[in-house]
Amino acid sequence: MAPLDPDIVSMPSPPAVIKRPLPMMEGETPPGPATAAVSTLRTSSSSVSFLTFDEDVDTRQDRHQQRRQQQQQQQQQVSLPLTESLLERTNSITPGAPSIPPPSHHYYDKGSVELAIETPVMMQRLEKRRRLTGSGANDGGDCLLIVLVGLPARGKSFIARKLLNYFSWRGNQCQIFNVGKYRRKIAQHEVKSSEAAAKEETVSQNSCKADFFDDSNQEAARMRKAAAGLAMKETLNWLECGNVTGTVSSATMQTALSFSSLASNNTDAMEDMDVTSGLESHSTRRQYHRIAIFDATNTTKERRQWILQECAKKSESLQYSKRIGVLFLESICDDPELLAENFKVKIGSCPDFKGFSQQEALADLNQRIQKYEERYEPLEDHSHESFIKIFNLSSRLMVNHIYGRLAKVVLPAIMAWNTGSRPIFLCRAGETKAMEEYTKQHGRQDDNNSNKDMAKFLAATRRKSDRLGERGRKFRDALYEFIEKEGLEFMNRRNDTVIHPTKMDTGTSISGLHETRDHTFDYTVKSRNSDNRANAKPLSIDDSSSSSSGSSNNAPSFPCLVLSSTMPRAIETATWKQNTLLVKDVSNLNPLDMGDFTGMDLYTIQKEYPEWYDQLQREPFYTRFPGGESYSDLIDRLYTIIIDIEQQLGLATVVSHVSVLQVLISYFRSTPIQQCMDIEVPLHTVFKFTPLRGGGWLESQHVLLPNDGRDEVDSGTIWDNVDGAKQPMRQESSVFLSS
Ligand SMILES: Nc1ncnc2c1ncn2[C@@H]1O[C@H](COP(=O)(O)OP(=O)(O)O)[C@@H](O)[C@H]1O
Ligand SMILES: O=P(O)(O)OC[C@H]1O[C@@](CO)(OP(=O)(O)O)[C@@H](O)[C@@H]1O
Repeated sequence: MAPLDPDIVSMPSPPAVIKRPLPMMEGETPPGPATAAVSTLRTSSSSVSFLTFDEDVDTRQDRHQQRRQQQQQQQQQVSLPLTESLLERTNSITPGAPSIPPPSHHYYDKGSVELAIETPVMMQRLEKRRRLTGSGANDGGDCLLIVLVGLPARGKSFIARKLLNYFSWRGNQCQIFNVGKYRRKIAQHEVKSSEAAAKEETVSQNSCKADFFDDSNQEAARMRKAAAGLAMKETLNWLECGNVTGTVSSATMQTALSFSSLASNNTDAMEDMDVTSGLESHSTRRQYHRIAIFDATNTTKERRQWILQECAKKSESLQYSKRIGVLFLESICDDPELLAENFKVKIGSCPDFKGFSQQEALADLNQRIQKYEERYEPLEDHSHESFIKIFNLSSRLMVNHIYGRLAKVVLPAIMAWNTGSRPIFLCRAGETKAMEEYTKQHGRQDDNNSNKDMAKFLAATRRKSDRLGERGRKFRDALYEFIEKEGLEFMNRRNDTVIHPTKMDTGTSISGLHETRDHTFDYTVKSRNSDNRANAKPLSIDDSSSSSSGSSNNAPSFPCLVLSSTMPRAIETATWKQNTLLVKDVSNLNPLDMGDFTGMDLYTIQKEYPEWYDQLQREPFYTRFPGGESYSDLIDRLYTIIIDIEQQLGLATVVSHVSVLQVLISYFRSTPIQQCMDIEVPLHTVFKFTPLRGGGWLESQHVLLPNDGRDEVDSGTIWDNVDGAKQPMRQESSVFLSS
């Protein structure tokens, strides 16, 4: 047995005597020859005050006493202004002052091995951090308000929609409140109630034109403020009790319009707000984080201050002093080419420009933006607020006071999203040999007994290692051909559109896209076959190693990240002899873990554990297999996969299993995650998701291997052939629009 590293089992004991030099303050003259170690010791301000010449090393007890004295001195100094405090410390370096502990020999390996201590300074800073955003431990019921900031056409609504989908998929309650919608509603209300309707240009039409956004237009300013007030009121109501008004009543509108300013006391005038259609919670056992997204320009300090005040007021009135955390999310874009494209998208999709010619719409939008620019005050970099600034499509990010779930969950997603057009493919592992044999032998009858036999067989084999059968291998080959065809089409589209390849450094790619001699992109890595797969590095377009190597076998070059589960059948499905793609095997993609029930079929579970089975029937999404997982647990291990897929600038392929794919498909379809068990995931079929400009995904399904008239054996879902269990929905059409 190797000897134990003494540093691991015990605290290092100091040598008997250490001769140490005194570290110097700036501008001091060295006292003697022994000054070599000065610079390293000087990095700690606390050590400076206690160093003495050639001091003897004290016992550990003494060291603790010195530490306490040191803490006391620090405590006294905390409240002093910075320069004063530093001066004090400098003056305290006197011979005979308490000594600091000896330096550790292992400082640069292990750092200090003293226990971390709580100083007042540290506590103050940590408290501020705790108050800003929950760190996960105590933020169970708290609400979050995400306030978008930015000039028009900076992608705010795009980001809002991505956030909505992401949070909803994670099981949060999330809702967007777009102030523009309230403005249009308020303007329509004015049309009905004023004589303006008779005029050639109605208030409604006027409210969409650039002049309406001019601060000197007082009537318009009043209406814009009313719209913001109304939207904020609804936002806070929703955060409090999950209720939104589907429609805004005439009386409410009138009250909102009677505002003359956004001053917080005016919101009291809106107490008559009708709150109808409630959003139902899907679980009685789960506490949701409620997240509201306030989508407006919010470009002035005054507006943002007002939002903070409104939230503080609401937080105070909430039961159990529930807190509304506020995160500002500013999108800054000053890239003229990018903006020109954004403007086109904006005028094509925003109802404000309906009926305008393209030229008129562009001119009007530009004018509107100018009006906003005149009063735009970007978020202050040195503020105490939580904010994330996104510059030019995430090419740069600035993050301020972002902790806890914001750092863990929100920030990675924001960094991953991009507006690229790359398709994503999801499919199950091919059919295994055992399954094939079973189907051959038993055929498939629709009686209950054979269903039970099948379920037993499936449960018993699900986790066993099994090679692909003949059909499984056919699917594997067809899958490669499919990806290759798609990859080449993708590259052709890219090469046709890209004029300045070197300028394509947007998105989340660090290395950007690489220019080659013939102005095409070459991401090819050397061909690897199944033999060296274990050593294969994951290939993603973000991987700079992928840029330099050329194709060794003239195989087509296109970027594609392939992720497969670590189940042998999945690995085999994503192992191609002509492979130019590197595949990453990740256990996050493994099937739902049935824990203690692994190897049991649901019939047996129902008989032996009826209570658990009833619970599963009642709450299929949240019921956890003992010692294993529930569907909702899958999200925790799949969100990193989503982020990995989202951040790709090239293609991505996922080979996995029914339960996991149901959860992933639910994300791309934007369907309620709690119903993901209803999604049918047939064998030998590729689900293709292509990004839409607004942030959604277009779905198409591609059956690569027809079923030869056989009924499908579904080897991955827990619902297989069980009486009374939910039956998967059958999709009639092969193309879905899931924006
Ligand atoms: N981070 C971003 N920076 C700049 N433009 C973006 C960003 N994200 C998305 N876009 C693009 O901005 C365009 C306008 O988006 P939209 O959400 O309507 O803007 P806004 O809500 O700010 O007026 C869309 O084409 C979208 O693709
Ligand atoms: O209240 P402010 O911050 O001005 O923002 C709301 C405004 O945002 C605007 C700015 O152009 O765009 P959008 O509706 O696209 O989000 C207007 O529709 C809307 O009135």
